[in-house]
Amino acid sequence: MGLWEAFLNWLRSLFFKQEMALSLIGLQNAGKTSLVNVIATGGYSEDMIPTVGFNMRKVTKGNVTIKLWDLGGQPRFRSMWERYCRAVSAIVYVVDAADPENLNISKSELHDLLSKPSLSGIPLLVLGNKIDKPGALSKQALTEQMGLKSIADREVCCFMISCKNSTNIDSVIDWLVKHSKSKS
Ligand SMILES: Nc1nc2c(ncn2[C@@H]2O[C@H](COP(=O)(O)OP(=O)(O)OP(=O)(O)O)[C@@H](O)[C@H]2O)c(=O)[nH]1
Ligand SMILES: [Mg+2]
Repeated sequence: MGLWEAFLNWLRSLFFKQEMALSLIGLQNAGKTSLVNVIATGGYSEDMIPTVGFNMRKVTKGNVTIKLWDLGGQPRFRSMWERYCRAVSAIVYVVDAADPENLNISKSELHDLLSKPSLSGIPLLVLGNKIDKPGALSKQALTEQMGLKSIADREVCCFMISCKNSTNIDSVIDWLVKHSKSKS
């Protein structure tokens, strides 16, 4: 990069800072905290502690500062999901694509959440995680089994990812950055 171009980029970054907040939702063990780690540092660990309540982490990607609310997925924490989704630019719903037994619960929790009037219109990104595992669902199967086609009141996007192998994490970050808002 030339000096002039670097200077222009720096100038741009001063004037076009973007920021966004988003909530990471999904059943326990889906890989929400793993996704935060992989977005923030690229690190991955098998050895994870279930999230108790929630954690907040700020990550900067280019000009965009992303505030991530990482919520606990165990049943006792699900009633607070809605509260943490109210003011966000996007809801990211993580599904374990290699765990067909919990897919129905995951589907009903998602549709329950989206039925809340306070969350109407907030864009939704559904991530089928753990595609490194044998038997993981295809995107088409996940879309069908999660009933994503029936969601008509908001923008919905779906990617298949692996936090373990960093598969498709770039696409996730691109999508997030595109949905950020200019700081006012
Ligand atoms: N094979 C594989 N395992 C993964 C992947 N992502 C996460 N895991 C594993 O899944 C387990 C749960 O991951 P977490 O990130 O703690 O899940 P969580 O959704 O934050 O769970 P709660 O905090 O309880 O809601 C951990 O053992 C991770 O190592 C992946 O892409 N592939
Ligand atoms: Mg967690």
